[in-house]
Amino acid sequence: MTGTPGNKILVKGADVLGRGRTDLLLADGRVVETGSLSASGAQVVDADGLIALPGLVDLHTHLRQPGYEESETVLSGSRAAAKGGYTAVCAMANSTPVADTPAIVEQVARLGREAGYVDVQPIGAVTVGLAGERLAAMGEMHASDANVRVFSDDGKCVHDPLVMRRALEYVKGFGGLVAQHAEEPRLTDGAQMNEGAVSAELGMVGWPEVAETSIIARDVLLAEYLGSRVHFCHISTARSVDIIRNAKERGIDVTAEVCPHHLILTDSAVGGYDPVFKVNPPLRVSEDVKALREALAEGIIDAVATDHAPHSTENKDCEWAAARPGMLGLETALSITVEALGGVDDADWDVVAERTSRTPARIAGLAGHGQDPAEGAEANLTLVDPSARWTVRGEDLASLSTNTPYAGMELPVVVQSTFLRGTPTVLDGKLNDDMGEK
Ligand SMILES: NC(=O)N[C@@H](CC(=O)O)C(=O)O
Ligand SMILES: [Zn+2]
Ligand SMILES: [Zn+2]
Repeated sequence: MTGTPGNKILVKGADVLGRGRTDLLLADGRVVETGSLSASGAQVVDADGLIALPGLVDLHTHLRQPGYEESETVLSGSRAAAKGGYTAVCAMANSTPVADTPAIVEQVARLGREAGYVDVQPIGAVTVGLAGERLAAMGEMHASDANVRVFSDDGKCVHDPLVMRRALEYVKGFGGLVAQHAEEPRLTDGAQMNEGAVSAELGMVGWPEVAETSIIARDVLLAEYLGSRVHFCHISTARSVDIIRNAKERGIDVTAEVCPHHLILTDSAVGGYDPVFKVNPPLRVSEDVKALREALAEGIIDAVATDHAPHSTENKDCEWAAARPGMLGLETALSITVEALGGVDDADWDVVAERTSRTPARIAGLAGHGQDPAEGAEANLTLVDPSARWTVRGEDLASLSTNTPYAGMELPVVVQSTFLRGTPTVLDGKLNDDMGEK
């Protein structure tokens, strides 16, 4: 495969963010020239009809290593990310052992470099073992080679307000960020799905929206009181949007992400009892979907994050109550985002780039990512075909797991090629098998 350092690539005739066609010369990890260029020794990649976007950045990926390598590994998850158009992912801390020490975050970062498909930025745990009691060694993880800047107990909520206060105060000292999984555990005991008409009909224990909003409201107030910043993972309700809108109007330093599945699916999908639709927070109702879409378009929601949550067949192909929550997301996120923002005809590529790349890169502090393909920028970009459509099949995905909720769905936008610092990780829809540290 091509694209080894030193190789030059000429991307021919890409439409950069829908603003117009240009050639892009990639060399030494950067976009070195744009305009109407001749090949002169460079490998030519035909981008006729393709949109060039800054490489996608995921704030919320479960790579499952260490501990759950039958579901995903840093390598398999990195390959799935590249196929989805990503050049960087933030790896959540709920591995086994938990990423709550420098040794684990450095291991994840190293596995990411060895895989070589995307930049893997580890997220550190807020509390030891995600137990919610004692603060983890956040300062040490920050000072380590993994340079952790985002901390999260994701999978669990930092529910004790004093622990949350201490965490927000502590990371402020070095510009860190706490990403909260907003779920008041006392309100979700035994919960299986969204609390509402469908859960009543199915006789399932519900996860009321107030379990999410009560924590968001509390943490907004804590952030305001402490002058800290806070980020909310996977917000899922219209009321959450209201609170975040209000917080932003008041100048409080909050950011929020939404997952693709909450932009397109509702709790009516649960009726068939297929655990592929089981996720935390749960699929909500159409009014929530509508509010989340509008808030994403408007920018009240800052970013799309996948919450890519691979699970083995053993943990997913079972009865609803026994199944683990979570669904795949990396390879379908861009398509669903475009669909949620109005489909390819109406989607504004600038908004797509802002929510899937520039803003998440800024939130995670990933310099080099989230830059539009322009002269001087690091060559982290993806080429997508806006007029092609594809049908999702679990077994076609690069992920080790197959728990996609979109199986059989036809989606818009096909990722053609992805470049990480000028090297194609995906070319013409095929993964480059020659990546990684040798
Ligand atoms: N979203 C999920 O349903 N599951 C996530 C944990 C989480 O994001 O809360 C997982 O790790 O599987
Ligand atoms: Zn979560
Ligand atoms: Zn998660």
